[in-house]
Amino acid sequence: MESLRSSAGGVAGSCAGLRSNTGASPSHRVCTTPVCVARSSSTGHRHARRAPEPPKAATVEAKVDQDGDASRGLERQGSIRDRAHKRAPLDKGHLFRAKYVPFKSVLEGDPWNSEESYSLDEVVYRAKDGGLLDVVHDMDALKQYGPEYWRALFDSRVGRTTWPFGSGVWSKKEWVLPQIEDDYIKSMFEGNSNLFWAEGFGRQLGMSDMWVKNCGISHTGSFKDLGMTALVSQVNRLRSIKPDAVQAVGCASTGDTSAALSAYCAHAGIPSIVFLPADKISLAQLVQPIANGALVLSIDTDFDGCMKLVKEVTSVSPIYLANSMNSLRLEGQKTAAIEICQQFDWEVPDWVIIPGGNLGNIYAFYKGFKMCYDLGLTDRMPRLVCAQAQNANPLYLAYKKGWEHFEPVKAKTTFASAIQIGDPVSIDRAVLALTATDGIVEEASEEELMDASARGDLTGMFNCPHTGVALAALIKLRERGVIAASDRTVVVSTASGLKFANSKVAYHSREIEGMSCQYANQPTPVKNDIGSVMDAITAKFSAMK
Ligand SMILES: Cc1ncc(COP(=O)(O)O)c(C=O)c1O
Ligand SMILES: N[C@@H](CCOP(=O)(O)O)C(=O)O
Repeated sequence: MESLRSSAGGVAGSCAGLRSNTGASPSHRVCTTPVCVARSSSTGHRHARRAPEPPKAATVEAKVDQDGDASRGLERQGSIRDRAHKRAPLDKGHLFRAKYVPFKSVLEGDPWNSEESYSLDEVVYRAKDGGLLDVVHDMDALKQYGPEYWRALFDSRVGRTTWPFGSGVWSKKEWVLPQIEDDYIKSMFEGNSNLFWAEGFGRQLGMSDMWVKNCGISHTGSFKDLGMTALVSQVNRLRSIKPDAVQAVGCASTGDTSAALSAYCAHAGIPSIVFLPADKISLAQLVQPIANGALVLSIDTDFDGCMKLVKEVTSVSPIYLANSMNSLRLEGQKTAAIEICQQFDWEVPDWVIIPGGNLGNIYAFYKGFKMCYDLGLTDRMPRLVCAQAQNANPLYLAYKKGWEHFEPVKAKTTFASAIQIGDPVSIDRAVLALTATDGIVEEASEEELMDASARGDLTGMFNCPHTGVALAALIKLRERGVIAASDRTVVVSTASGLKFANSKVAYHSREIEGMSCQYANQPTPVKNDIGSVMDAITAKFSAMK
């Protein structure tokens, strides 16, 4: 707790009464940065001296309202950012803290007290021994506030436009990048993505509780926006406090990271450079960074080759690395898992199936679920499934060997082009996520993933081939009886099907060699007369004769 007190600074001072006089359990305390939601309803004064009852969602919501614009006569005075600035003056000190530590120390336990650590204001991607880094939070500080508090606070922020909490990522700011001032945040109100009951698809598999988390319904059409708002916001801060440290931001990409990076950089006015494997990403993905004004490098190699190049370039120049090797990204991405718990009223699903490529996201989901569990918002962890395309399956091969040995592969062409990755950067993170959750890795052939995707569409989705990989994994695990009929299962849909229209066209045109395309649905050419139109309709729906 010492760390909490010493770091609390101005906020602790301003809320001293609340802290020292409560005698209540930590869950009774309701003050946090940057918006202090503690306010006496009887006196109207902020920072009430008596601890209130543990906040219920509605109570906290009302108090946030009181702290909001309406009660302060700030309507229409400036932007929502201006109003947030008036509401929550900057540099009050921070209750909550995060820093980089070697990922190795996460494996060893007690990472917060790791001997090696770095401020998030440093430009650093690797530990001294060359291993991955991880962002860790001062969990003792967060534990000062009980689960009721966090649930109520997060629930109170959903569906609002209050800066920056209207974003699904920044609504969890205290758990993401707690120290960043709101003024540096570059957000397009990402997250809060829909989680829907996939009734029809589930029914086909005899399941009554099957769900799809639609992370692709997002600003640039993939889950990458969640990580990119965190990373670009921190870069925005770095460029302000260390003007020469970052001149541009770069990433290697199979199409979605580049789209998110270029959009968020354009939004922030920061130059971006994307390293793309030539002819290996969809046209819809390619046009995104072009439209956002990025320097688009179309390189005669595959994703793994691009990744190697961007690592070299970012190690010798003031170009900041935006791939998920940079653990900042995962802090944003983990909020999708927190959202799933929140959307189920803080109940944890039995299974969560996630398509995996560079393997940052499976670890991000693990982190989100783990934080909810460690802070008492949920009572267990889900079992995670990582789904890989058979043509790019290094994780699957390692899993099959009992995690004895990991060998990168040369990834072959797959319709799930965004996960055509043979040497995933986050392999160690993925192994932790899976072993700690009694997880499973499953693979899908090209035919399995395209058929599963088409089946999903036939129940109302318009999903991408990577979601097809996850749906195919679910089908296989159901067939083998690993996932039971009554298990609550979430398939994470990682991108919009609209980005991958080319693969759908190929499937429905039955143009794919060696694939029967059993769910193909082709357009019917019809002459411009009522008789031909009726013939076509009755041919399809004979009952209408
Ligand atoms: C659409 C899509 N799905 C899944 C993934 C896999 O995520 P990760 O690389 O974090 O494993 C990616 C990117 O790799 C992606 O773009
Ligand atoms: N699918 C990704 C591949 C790179 O992953 P990252 O999460 O490490 O950036 C992409 O769209 O580029």
